[in-house]
Amino acid sequence: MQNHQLYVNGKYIESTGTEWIDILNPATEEVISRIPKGTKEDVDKAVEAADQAQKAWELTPNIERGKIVRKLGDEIAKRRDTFIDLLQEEQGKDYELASGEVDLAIDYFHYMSEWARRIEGEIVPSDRPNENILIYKKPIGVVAGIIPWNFPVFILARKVATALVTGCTIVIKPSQQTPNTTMEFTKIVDALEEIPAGVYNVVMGTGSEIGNALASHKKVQLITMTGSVQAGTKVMEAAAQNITKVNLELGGKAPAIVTQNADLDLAAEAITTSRLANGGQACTNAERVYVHESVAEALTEKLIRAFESKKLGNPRKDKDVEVGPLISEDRLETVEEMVQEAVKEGATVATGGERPDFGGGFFYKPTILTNVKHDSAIIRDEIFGPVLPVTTFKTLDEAIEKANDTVYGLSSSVYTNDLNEAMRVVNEMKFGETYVNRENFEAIQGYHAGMRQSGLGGADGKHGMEDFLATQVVYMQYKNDQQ
Ligand SMILES: NC(=O)C1=CN([C@@H]2O[C@H](COP(=O)(O)OP(=O)(O)OC[C@H]3O[C@@H](n4cnc5c(N)ncnc54)[C@H](O)[C@@H]3O)[C@@H](O)[C@H]2O)C=CC1
Ligand SMILES: O=C(O)[C@@H](O)[C@@H]1OC[C@H](O)[C@H]1O
Repeated sequence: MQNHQLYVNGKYIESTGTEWIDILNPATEEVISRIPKGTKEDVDKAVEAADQAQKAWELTPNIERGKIVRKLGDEIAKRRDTFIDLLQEEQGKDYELASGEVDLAIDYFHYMSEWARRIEGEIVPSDRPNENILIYKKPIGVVAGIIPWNFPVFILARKVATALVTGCTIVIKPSQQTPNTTMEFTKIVDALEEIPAGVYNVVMGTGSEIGNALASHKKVQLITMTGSVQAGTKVMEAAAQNITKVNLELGGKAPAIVTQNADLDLAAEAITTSRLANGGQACTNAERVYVHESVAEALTEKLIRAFESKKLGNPRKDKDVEVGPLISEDRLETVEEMVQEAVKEGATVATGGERPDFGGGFFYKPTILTNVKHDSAIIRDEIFGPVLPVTTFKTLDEAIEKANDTVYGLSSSVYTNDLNEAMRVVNEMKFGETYVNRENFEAIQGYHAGMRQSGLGGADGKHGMEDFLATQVVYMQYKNDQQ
């Protein structure tokens, strides 16, 4: 079993801490590795290394940075099966989604490498004679990348590829629940001579200690963090000490509106896929269904059949498994308590609503709740598990109003074959993403961003680099001896 080390300034080093954190396989509860419970001193060393490497890295020609970013994708591709297996073991993802996540990470490095020559400035005409106004886009500097456990490979790629291609050095903190894939990636970086020491660093430990030390470090110029609203709030508080820029992708409570003009088979399949993806643990997954009362029974029956058809189990032992475990006992207990609270508030368990008798692992049966009231906790709070509350509406106005009635604003979906209904929903929803007649997961050439408490800034596409860049405007006055 591996006891991981930190990776600072191009070397593996021991933490100055003396405590360790066990990493569990959520499907078996076995300890599969350990990470150091890192310290502030560890963070200081890593940020210092990144800061020392920053100047040379940002002066490296963009095309050279782009080639390195592309090669990182190539190297992951060579180790694809290893990454898939490590990801399934530490996070419990089903094979189809795990292989998809690794492939998307490879694609992300390749895609972001192509932006190297497209980080452009502008020349603006001055009102003064003999003056040019030059708008520069420059690397913001040292980046702290804080990774969640639910898509540890892809979200690592999202932050590392963007930082490196824009000319920023980076200090990564993986989730204290899924570090193994990050450390496999670190082996690739360590073997690539083209990456100077200090450009990429890894510290490990708890969010409240290591994450906070990164977010409050005066030499960190951008904190890019994906995780809960609660943790994002703490990151903002810490960043405020130095007015450090934050890039936050936080929780969600995605509504799925199904009108009386929807293709109910399509809606049932897409919503099932959306809710149960990654065992329900994705912030863009459908978290609540609003269905027109006239088709509620028909849709619910289809959803129940679809949920009950899904194979629940240990995905690393059986490639046919479609729904794996929750990440931890804490998350399992939270989901269980949310269902029990919903039932107390009058909801009916239409299917699921309990742990399977697997004798171990953090499993919960795919669950559908009906007779749910809009103002109940299960509709208000993020579940982040394989549980789908279904409630009804009479008019489209009511559905849109209820869908928007949330502190979140990440993703949303609508199912209808009526163009007028689709355009009304698209134009009136207050969410960073709206999926029409399809399930979630965004495109890397789009722009993944949350409104309201779902985040600040965003990722992906040409806009995804903006948070990693700073703007400098130069007023270039010159003499013209011809005048
Ligand atoms: N929006 C998204 O993409 C995701 C949202 N979540 C949300 O987070 C909840 C719990 O999942 P976790 O991974 O435990 O999320 P979390 O938000 O607790 O942790 C995410 C990352 O932030 C770090 N972190 C935690 N507290 C921090 C702090 N005070 N300062 C700096 N960094 C800190 C963690 O160590 C981890 O690396 C889920 O229920 C879900 O609501 C989780 C994963 C992804
Ligand atoms: O972390 C999340 O839940 C989201 O970022 C989700 O994960 C993979 C895709 O980036 C998002 O849909």
